[in-house]
Amino acid sequence: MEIGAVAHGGHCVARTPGGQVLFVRHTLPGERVRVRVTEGDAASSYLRADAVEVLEASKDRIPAPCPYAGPGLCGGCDWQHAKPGAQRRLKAQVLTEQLWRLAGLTAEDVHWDGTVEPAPGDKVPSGEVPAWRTRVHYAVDAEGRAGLRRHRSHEVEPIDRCLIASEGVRELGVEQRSWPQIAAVDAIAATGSHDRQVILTPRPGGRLPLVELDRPVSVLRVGERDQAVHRVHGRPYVRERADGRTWRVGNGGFWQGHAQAAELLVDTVMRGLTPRKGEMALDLYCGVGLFAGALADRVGDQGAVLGVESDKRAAEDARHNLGDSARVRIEHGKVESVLPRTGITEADLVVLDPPRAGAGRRTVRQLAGLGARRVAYVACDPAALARDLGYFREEGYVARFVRAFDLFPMTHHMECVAILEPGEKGR
Ligand SMILES: C[S@@+](CC[C@H](N)C(=O)[O-])C[C@H]1O[C@@H](n2cnc3c(N)ncnc32)[C@H](O)[C@@H]1O
Repeated sequence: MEIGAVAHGGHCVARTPGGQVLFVRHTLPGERVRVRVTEGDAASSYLRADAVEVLEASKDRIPAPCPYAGPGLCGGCDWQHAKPGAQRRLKAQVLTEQLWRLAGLTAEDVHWDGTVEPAPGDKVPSGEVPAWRTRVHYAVDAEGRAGLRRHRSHEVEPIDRCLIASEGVRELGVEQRSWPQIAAVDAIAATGSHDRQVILTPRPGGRLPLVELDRPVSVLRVGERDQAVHRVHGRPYVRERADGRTWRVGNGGFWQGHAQAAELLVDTVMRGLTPRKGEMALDLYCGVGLFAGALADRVGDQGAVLGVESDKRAAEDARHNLGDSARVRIEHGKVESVLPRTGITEADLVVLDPPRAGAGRRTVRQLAGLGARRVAYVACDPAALARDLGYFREEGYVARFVRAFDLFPMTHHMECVAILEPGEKGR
């Protein structure tokens, strides 16, 4: 197959002589490869395939640094075969396609310079892989070996070292231990503190093994019936450091996976919003309160911040992290139902950082109705971002700038920040 452009999701597009579209994994634009179809047949609207032999390689191709990368092996890092600079160029192409072609936006609606920026600490010598990931979800095979799931499979590929795992995660030594009766181990190493945690999910009916780790590590366990997380020993949370504060993150609740992400995103969002003393700001999908805290520090005593978070435990952590006062309030619930309930009709600034699915048309309409002078949209999915920027455009908001960051090196994922302002009324 002749391999064409990269698509959303990280696979490259090719066409059969009959015109059927194939999404081919582990390839690069311009290559000629032999493929094996993994999903679909002649009647399908598209096929999925793995590259099994590279006949003509792209100049951006490198031998995968990780021995577990490749068809049938670990499904985690799908871009190990591309040079780091090429990974960022491909991510930029995906975002470009989503913004311009699929969402139909123009350079007047969205100002983006077309580059995906690396995190400052990820500039490692050529041939090395940045150890960025502070949270790793290991699956455990029937023999008690920790590994990662194969691509689109429940099978486990046992590994002895994950190259992208941070130093702190490696110190936990999950890959070197045996985990009988355990189905999964989540390893967490907080940034800027010494907190380490493992969350154990036992197999149905399995007993929790005696866990002896050679440093103070909090151990939690997922309940078999209720799926709730119970403490086994140590603290039921880790403490992360970012933006001059310590953040309590309980029970494996959401925190950015890249060691530098929280700091980088807060800085980008605050520079984009330029909060002023006395302003009223919203932090929607606020997790444990990262952006709400940064906003509260900047709008000062005369200002007010409202955070909204649907996960009960994360909302409690946000209250703990920020203190519950008239000035900084955290509401537990879904953005779409909390906003009408609070009766808020105006805000100066809005931050939204939704999960992959994005915010959607209804929520975008609600937010645009608040008349904020600036909105910061933090997104981990370029397609959902582009779609929602299109909805904002309909409501009269244009993206003053979009920045994209490579906060998931060796994979096709990226993180974006868009700063929006009211423009002339929507088309
Ligand atoms: C990408 S995380 C962002 C968290 C936080 N801004 C941060 O940077 O740490 C998205 C958060 O939205 C929450 N969430 C998901 N759907 C929601 C909804 N409909 N309303 C409010 N929060 C929601 C999740 O529990 C999660 O904490």
